[in-house]
Amino acid sequence: MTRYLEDTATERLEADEREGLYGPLAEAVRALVDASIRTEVDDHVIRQATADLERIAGHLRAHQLPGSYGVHSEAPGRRRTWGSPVIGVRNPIAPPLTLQHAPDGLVWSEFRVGTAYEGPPGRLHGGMAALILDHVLGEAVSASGHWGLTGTLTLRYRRGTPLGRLRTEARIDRVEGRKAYVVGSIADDEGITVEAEAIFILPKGYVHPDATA
Ligand SMILES: CCCCCCCCCCCCCC(=O)SCCNC(=O)CCNC(=O)[C@H](O)C(C)(C)COP(=O)(O)OP(=O)(O)OC[C@H]1O[C@@H](n2cnc3c(N)ncnc32)[C@H](O)[C@@H]1OP(=O)(O)O
Repeated sequence: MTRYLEDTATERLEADEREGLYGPLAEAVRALVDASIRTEVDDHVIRQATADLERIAGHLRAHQLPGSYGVHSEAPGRRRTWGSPVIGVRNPIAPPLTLQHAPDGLVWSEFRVGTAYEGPPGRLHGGMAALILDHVLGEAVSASGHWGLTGTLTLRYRRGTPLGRLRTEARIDRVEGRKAYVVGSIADDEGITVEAEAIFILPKGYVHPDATA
């Protein structure tokens, strides 16, 4: 399956340059989120930082997209999900995950989560685990040549997931008509902490987005 429309070498270079520009911006904002949660500096430093950040946001807003990022063409003919809250190069909310695709269809990623995603003390928020797994399971559907929206996502939290270095993986189980059944997990160094299964459904009347590629 063609996951992205074909790129020319020039388009790839342009996209890489854009990634090199926006990636560090998102990373700087990620560091800021962590600093904002954990700082214990004096009040006047906080007030000064607030004013500085409002000024910086004003600079960035001087020219911006009219709506959400969506699945956007960063370079001609190349689809990107840079606004994604899970993998988005331009989204500081994303950990971000870099997804790997094995030849057998397994989608996996090793990633880090910090204080921004804390639920129980020192542990990953359960909703964040659901967000990550929804995306990674969806990617496994996409990698198999199918497509669909999450119809049902079921999680089993086997034990607390520590903040820090984690691994997630997903693979398609089977496809029945418009329904794709997928399974996946999040694990720490000791093994699986969260198990997931999901049904992704191609909505009635929709065709696969790559059908015209
Ligand atoms: C552009 C893409 C770029 C690449 C992307 C990379 C990957 C990105 C990954 C991102 C990941 C992020 C992902 C996201 O964030 S996706 C966002 C979260 N999900 C949604 O918003 C979905 C909202 N729901 C709907 O749109 C519709 O209800 C759907 C499309 C789900 C079904 O509406 P439709 O009208 O089409 O259904 P139907 O009535 O004809 O029924 C058809 C069959 O399905 C069965 N059924 C129905 N509902 C459910 C259900 N909820 N669970 C289980 N089964 C269900 C039903 O019994 C029947 O079965 P059968 O009788 O045939 O056996």
